[in-house]
Amino acid sequence: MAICTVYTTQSLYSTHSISTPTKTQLGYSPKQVVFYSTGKKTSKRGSSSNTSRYVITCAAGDSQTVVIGLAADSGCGKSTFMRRLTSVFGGAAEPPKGGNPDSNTLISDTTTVICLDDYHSLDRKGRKEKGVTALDPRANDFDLMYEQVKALKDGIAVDKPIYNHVSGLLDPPEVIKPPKILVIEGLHPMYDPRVRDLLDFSIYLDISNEVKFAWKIQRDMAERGHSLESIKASIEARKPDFDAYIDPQKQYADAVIEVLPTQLIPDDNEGKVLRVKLIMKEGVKYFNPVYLFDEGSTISWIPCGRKLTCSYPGIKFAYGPDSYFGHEVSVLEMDGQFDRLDELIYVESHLSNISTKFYGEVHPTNVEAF
Ligand SMILES: Nc1ncnc2c1ncn2[C@@H]1O[C@H](COP(=O)(O)OP(=O)(O)OP(=O)(O)O)[C@@H](O)[C@H]1O
Ligand SMILES: O=C(CO)[C@H](O)[C@H](O)COP(=O)(O)O
Repeated sequence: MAICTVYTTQSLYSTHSISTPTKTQLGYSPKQVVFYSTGKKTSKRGSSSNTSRYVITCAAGDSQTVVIGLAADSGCGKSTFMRRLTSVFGGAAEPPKGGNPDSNTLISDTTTVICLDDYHSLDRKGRKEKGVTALDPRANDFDLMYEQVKALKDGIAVDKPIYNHVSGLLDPPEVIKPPKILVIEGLHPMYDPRVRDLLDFSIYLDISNEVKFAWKIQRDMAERGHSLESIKASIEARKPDFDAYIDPQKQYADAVIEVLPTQLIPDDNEGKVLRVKLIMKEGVKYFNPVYLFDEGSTISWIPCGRKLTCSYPGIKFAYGPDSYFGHEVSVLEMDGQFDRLDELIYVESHLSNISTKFYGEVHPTNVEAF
């Protein structure tokens, strides 16, 4: 059964399942049959219009594009994590060639990464005039986000808007073709239930306030010339909306990566040594949580000793079952730092379900991005 969707030149109107196409078929990929048709139509909003041009597209029964959602606040490591994630899928994800130099999109031969900032409905000036932050749902177009992610999942290209972080303006759209893997990253991938239901897998980067602050200082002072006071003020100004609209999404995530200060260095204030907890929901289709030694056991392990000579403060692992927002989860925790690749390879040999393509793939830079 083909799933057909009626699109106006502007937006999605309704989706009909029809058994066989009734119009002349245009030459398109086998998974997608596109029909052009004109004629009287009644929009779902009740108004009718004359001979307006609309497109009926029918994608083969099962959607071909896998959609992954990655949620986090600004400055919480999405870009860093994305570079690692897209490299796992193969190829280097780069901005679209010949397009808008300020595009937020990344494309590799298997993966397209869409930044959800592109669905801001207000530009920087508009938000200031309305007195809302970018985290506020009133500053974002979730109807368009849903329509376009659904179209891409159904194998249909879209004209996606661009939010320009250099100018703070909404730039003209760029064409996005349906990829094998679509990653939608940003503030709100799991906020709208319609978009949430399109996700085949969802990740939330839960960065503690101490670490978020240390990272923002490291980047926004060193790389963007912001003052310490302005960084503090921007984090404080966003906190009510972060607590209201961004943080609650973590309850829906299939995997949550908590990044916390280390417990191995008393009163650490540098934020360079981290404690990372990977919280993995049980029972998610096609997702087998990673485990240490024995699946479902409860373990605390310090690998440093005779086999591994770790430098201070060393490293500590913990693994075991837990509950997270009422869901049964497995939690793998890693606190401390590696100095040498062979230390990590020794640890990797005791992890299972890590789906590595070769021995030693989980190496230090990936641990940081972990
Ligand atoms: N796993 C990590 N370990 C150490 N530092 C990290 C890690 N991930 C990110 N950082 C640092 O945090 C800062 C923000 O990272 P990044 O730019 O990836 O965040 P972002 O969420 O993409 O930011 P924005 O939303 O503002 O674009 C950078 O200085 C980066 O080096
Ligand atoms: O929270 C954010 C997501 O990255 C940004 O602050 C938001 O997109 C607004 O961007 P800018 O500050 O460049 O106007």
